[in-house]
Amino acid sequence: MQVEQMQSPQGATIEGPLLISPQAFGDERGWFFESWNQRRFDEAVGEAVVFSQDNHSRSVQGVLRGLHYQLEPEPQAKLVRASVGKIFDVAVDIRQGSATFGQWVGAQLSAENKQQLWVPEGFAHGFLTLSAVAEVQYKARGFWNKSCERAIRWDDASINIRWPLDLLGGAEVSLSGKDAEAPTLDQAKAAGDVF
Ligand SMILES: Cc1cn([C@H]2C[C@H](O)[C@@H](COP(=O)(O)OP(=O)(O)O[C@H]3O[C@H](C)C(=O)[C@H](O)[C@H]3O)O2)c(=O)[nH]c1=O
Repeated sequence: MQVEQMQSPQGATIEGPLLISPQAFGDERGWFFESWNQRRFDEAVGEAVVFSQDNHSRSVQGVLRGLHYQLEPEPQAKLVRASVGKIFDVAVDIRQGSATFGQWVGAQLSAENKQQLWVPEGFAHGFLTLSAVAEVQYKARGFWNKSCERAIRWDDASINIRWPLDLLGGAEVSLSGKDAEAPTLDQAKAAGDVF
């Protein structure tokens, strides 16, 4: 299992998120890999992570889910992978004390590359569906709590996420009503809705 820290487009290493590349074992039957191993994962993250729920969503090409996060008392961390298709997965640092506040990291996660993104608490998370269909499976530390849920708009110019829209094959970006009306990071900060 390879574990890498990630850099923002500004060239800063963002403390927290990790890009994890599990080892897959292929043979004439197909392949096998451990998508999560408590001992190896906790060693990589440097703490004992107790997950609360497994989530699984299916999206068609162009669907963008995010940028989502939960505030105290039920913040969430997520370990994200695509089990079908391909997504561009993003984590945005929304910790006010962080030197990289408002900066982001992103990676293409796919059923083929089997890579995973660890998104700690204090980060907004979202993904763009690049393949015709993608299924995203992710473990969450912290239970879903609607009253703690917040969102930041995907195209906030102050964050300037370089979503690979050119890879959508002409498909339009498709958002939920909630995401279409999400506030900017500045508005969230003014409302005290950041970490
Ligand atoms: C997140 C969640 C949702 N739900 C219910 C609530 C709605 O009736 C339905 C769809 O919820 P929503 O539209 O918020 O789903 P997504 O837009 O995929 O939200 C997720 O998208 C981004 C990528 C995230 O990182 C979060 O896990 C989460 O916010 O599932 C549940 O029952 N449990 C849950 O944990």
